[in-house]
Amino acid sequence: MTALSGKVQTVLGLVEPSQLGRTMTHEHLTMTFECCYFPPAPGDKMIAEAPIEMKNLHWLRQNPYSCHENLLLWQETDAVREELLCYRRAGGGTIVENTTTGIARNLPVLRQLAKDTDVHIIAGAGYYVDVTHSEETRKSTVEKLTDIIVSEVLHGADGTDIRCGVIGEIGTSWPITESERKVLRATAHAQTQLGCPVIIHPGRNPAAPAEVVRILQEAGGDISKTVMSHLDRTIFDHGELLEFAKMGSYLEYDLFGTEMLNYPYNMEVDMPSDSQRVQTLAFLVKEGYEDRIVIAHDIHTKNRLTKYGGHGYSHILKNIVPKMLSRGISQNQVDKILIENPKHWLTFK
Ligand SMILES: CCC(=O)NCCS(=O)(=O)O
Repeated sequence: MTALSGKVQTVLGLVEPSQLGRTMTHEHLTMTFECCYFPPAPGDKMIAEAPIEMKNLHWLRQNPYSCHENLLLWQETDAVREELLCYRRAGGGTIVENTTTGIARNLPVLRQLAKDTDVHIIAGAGYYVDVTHSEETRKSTVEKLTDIIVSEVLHGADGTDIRCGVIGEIGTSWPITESERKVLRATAHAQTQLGCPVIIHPGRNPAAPAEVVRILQEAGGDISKTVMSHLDRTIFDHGELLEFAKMGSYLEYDLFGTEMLNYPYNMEVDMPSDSQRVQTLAFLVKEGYEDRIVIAHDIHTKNRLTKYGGHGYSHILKNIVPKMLSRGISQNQVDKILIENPKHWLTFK
């Protein structure tokens, strides 16, 4: 038991879990994704370097990581504020902001957005993938990393008094690097001390989620309080998905709104459509996992914002929920996925 037990920690302080309402468990409001820039095909250099405008939007949707400007979500705080107000009007209550060290977490901006919009915002502690680790992070011991993560939750992060309410997204690559393994062990140790929620970004391989869970388990982590993100681009085979689900983490489908033909980080992946994501949710519900599913959009580039012709933070509430209902997922099950499961995950033990 700690002073946080039974509460949820937002950037504006502790709240009762019942206050959260509908929750997107994996979004970004301000960050940079420059670490994952993917050079355009030689013939696309001109369009990649041109200012973002209407006639480029289709190309951008298909090649979001090949346009440097598109990766700078931190430049769009005014647009994000407007979108959060829309999200609130659409019935949204809470957003878990998954930006961690390495991709320009900005806690003062998150606090201001929460004040301006009345949306509960929960910030993430810890570290993104290896390519963003500093030399200092690489050299740190597990104990030192644990202390830093614990302090980000108990006292505040990045020199502020703004406290994180989850650990993650903790970034991992495939194969998982030594530095990432250390961060995972530190995550598990911090979670043991704090009884807090954890969220993981797995590498882009079907074996990655289970390998992360094994590392967390060996270090004493609480898998029942851990979300495995990005399953929509990671595990495709239903048998493998059920095997992974048995390990006990929350199962997150968080790329709603992303439809692209060629996924540049792993060309073997056929990125599913939103309809296929809903089919997978219906399958998991049928298999008895309605208490373990959470969903989101993982907005991390400009083209996903409505300002750039994207779907925005309200797409799930406005478009995906009706689709879920029309595909046999009941209102009660939708409420579990959007309200009850996030609430249980986010409440400190
Ligand atoms: C920081 C945002 C993020 O990691 N999003 C996941 C992108 S992908 O790995 O699913 O392509």
